[in-house]
Amino acid sequence: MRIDIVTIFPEFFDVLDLSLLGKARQSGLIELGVHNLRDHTHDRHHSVDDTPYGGGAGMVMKAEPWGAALDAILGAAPEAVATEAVATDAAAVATEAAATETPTAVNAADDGPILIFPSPAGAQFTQAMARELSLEQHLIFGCGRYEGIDQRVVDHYEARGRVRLVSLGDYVLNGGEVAVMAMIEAIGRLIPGVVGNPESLVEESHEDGLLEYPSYTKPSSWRGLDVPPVLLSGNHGAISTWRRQQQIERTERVRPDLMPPDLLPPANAKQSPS
Ligand SMILES: Nc1ccccc1-c1cnco1
Repeated sequence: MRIDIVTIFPEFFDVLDLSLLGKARQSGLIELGVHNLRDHTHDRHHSVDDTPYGGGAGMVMKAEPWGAALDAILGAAPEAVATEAVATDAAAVATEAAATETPTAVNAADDGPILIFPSPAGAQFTQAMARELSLEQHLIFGCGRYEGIDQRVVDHYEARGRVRLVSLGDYVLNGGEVAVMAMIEAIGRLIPGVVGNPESLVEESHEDGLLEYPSYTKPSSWRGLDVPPVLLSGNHGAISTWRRQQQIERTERVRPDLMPPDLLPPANAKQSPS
């Protein structure tokens, strides 16, 4: 898998040289390209943002640097390069681009890259989405900052191929970099060969739709707290049953929204006396 990241903080991703993902890169399982959005600006200040049309607080990331950066990764649509190289006024760019733009065939089929923008307005990132994305050949992550990226960037590339807005959760970050880091870890570890023992990928929270069971290791007693005896019994059937029950009880208690309908207690079930 190839992963490209566009960001104004490229050094943020130096950490991807470490640990499992570092090894995956050394072994060629994952190819990584990190691109500084400012390298695709042409003014003295390397500006990447400007004030929002319609007013309001904060700044919006400009479309031109994003178009130049993403075209450099995707393979430019010739007219897009010509338009941006000569026009200096945004209105002229918009008029000429609208007149001359023809969708490129870069991602016509579903086997082209997927362009992913972390966004609080995106679809919830889940283990199922991580699994789906781990099967792709090429992911491109665009890290927005400030009040977001000019909407025309999403619209322009949606006309060319697969674009996803993805949210890590209902909270506010200052930018997409932290979200991209989390997504790359969740996706990368599912790529065959990245995690040494694939068995360890199976019994994890969310893999089977339930939260994982509690885990214990030596010593068998610690500060007066003992390991559940069933785990010391050597009875693998009983252990498996206990673990499954722990998953169901933990999911029901902490994340009832994840409970599969067939595991929910019947609606009229009386609560057992505590
Ligand atoms: N708040 C944000 C700001 C910028 C880019 C992503 C996010 C985000 C992603 N998931 C939740 O928030």
